[in-house]
Amino acid sequence: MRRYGKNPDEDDIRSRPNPRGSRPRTNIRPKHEDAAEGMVLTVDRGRLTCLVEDRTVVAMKARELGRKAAVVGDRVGLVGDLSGRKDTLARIVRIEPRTSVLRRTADDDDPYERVIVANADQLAIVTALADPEPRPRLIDRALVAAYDGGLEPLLVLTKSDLAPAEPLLETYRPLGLRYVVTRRDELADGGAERVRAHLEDRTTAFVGHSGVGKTTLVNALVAKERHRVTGGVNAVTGRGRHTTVSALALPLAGAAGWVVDTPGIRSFGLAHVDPSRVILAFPDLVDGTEGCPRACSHDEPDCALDAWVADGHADPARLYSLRRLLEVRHHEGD
Ligand SMILES: Nc1nc2c(ncn2[C@@H]2O[C@H](COP(=O)(O)OP(=O)(O)OP(=O)(O)O)[C@@H](O)[C@H]2O)c(=O)[nH]1
Ligand SMILES: [Zn+2]
Repeated sequence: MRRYGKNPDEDDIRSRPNPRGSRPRTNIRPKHEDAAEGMVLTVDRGRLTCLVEDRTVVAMKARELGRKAAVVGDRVGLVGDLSGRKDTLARIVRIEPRTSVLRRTADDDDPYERVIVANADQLAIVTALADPEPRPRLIDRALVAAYDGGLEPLLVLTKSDLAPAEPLLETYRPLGLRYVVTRRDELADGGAERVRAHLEDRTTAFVGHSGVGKTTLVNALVAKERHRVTGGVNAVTGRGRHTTVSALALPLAGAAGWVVDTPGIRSFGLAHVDPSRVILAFPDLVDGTEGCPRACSHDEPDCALDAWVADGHADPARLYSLRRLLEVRHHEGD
């Protein structure tokens, strides 16, 4: 696994597998026991917009946090001016341990591996059934990122007025994914409700290639004043999409839950992915890896999974799907 490319600014659940373990606790925590709890809604050039109770508070990271970055979805502790009034600035003094991380590997445009969203329960992978054509490799990459980061995937297939969902669903059947099929002209007429049913009481990060109808969908799920125009203006900062690289957390309308809109992620770099984490999403195959060589990629000749499946312990289609997912790690830029 590649670690050297890691942004020193980032921290994550994997770099401290045992939070109460050998790492000495800092003495920061007691000092800020009275810090208010908040959630990061969006980040723009070092300014973090946080929800504190029902107020929107702009904050900066306190220097004492060092290089650790807070990202959208982070639960944080804040001190200072929490009034939320214009031109006030609070300080983030604590970042709570994350339950999940949606991350992206460094690419040509950005040399750092980044956490895009923290603490999301779910990754909604938005794919148009046509216009633009579905790109299964991109879906596979998003699935790997979800499994690696501890998010449950949800396949959202849009533009069903243009093409049937069945062929694509067939490809993903062995993975047993939850999915929902939508079309723009039905969103106001029960379609949004069907999507909402999958989002209730959860935090869902939405990813999708440009043009798939993600904005159309997100707008149908959040309150009108939060709407983004197609083509993209950040509802909190009011700036266009090209000036912000941050995700944006929006409250789900009509139910509890958060929709986290992510900026056009063109591809998921997956160089950071650890196969042993991906396989956790395949509980039926996990036992079969006992006979694997150390640090098995599960995609090599000595992998014990072939014999395990040949012996009838699991469905060959499941192993095939796992291998297809592991394989996309080697096709960067798809
Ligand atoms: N036929 C059809 N068109 C749709 C549907 N949903 C959205 N569209 C259209 O597809 C185009 C792209 O939709 P957007 O919602 O802007 O897509 P996006 O994924 O946010 O794309 P970017 O804004 O480029 O990131 C728009 O012209 C929409 O009106 C649908 O269900 N069916
Ligand atoms: Zn193996």
